[in-house]
Amino acid sequence: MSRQALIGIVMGSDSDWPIMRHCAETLAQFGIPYEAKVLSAHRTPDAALDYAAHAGARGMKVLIGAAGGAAHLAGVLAAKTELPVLAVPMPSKYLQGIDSLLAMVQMPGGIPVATFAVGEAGAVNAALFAVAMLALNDAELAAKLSAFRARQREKVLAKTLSDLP
Ligand SMILES: Nc1c(C(=O)O)ncn1[C@@H]1O[C@H](COP(=O)(O)O)[C@@H](O)[C@H]1O
Repeated sequence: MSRQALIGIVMGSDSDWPIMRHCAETLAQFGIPYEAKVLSAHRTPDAALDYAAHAGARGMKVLIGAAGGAAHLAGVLAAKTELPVLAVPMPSKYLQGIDSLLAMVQMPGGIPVATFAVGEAGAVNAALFAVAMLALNDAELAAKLSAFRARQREKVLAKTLSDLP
């Protein structure tokens, strides 16, 4: 039996998956159970609202909303849940994700979403941020996060100290 998902990754379209799979892979790397769904504030509004309304009761701890263009999804999820909602703006075809970023970051006061960078770095960082939140109450996970940061530091230092070709 698979473990209860703690994180819900919600995408406006399956076309967001090539980027959001990096979010999923990062969570998997830390052994965090997650579920990934396509739901849209525009195309499936009732299902998106229903998902957010019941996520807490289902045992979820954090929702990660990813969308591009008129990226209302994360804000709409946040409107229906008190769980922390992280937002990842997808690069868009005509405006390179500036539209997605602004739609997510400019939430009205009272309904926060924490918005990350556009694209793959944002997808990975949203996962790492969720890990950091869960690690507040999980010493084993906190140790994994420290080990991850140490490995990253070592990798960069190895490049810093060696001459580039
Ligand atoms: N921004 C939203 C929402 C929403 O905010 O609810 N639903 C879909 N979309 C976005 O539309 C883009 C194009 O979608 P398609 O590739 O399916 O046409 C995607 O980046 C998706 O997140």
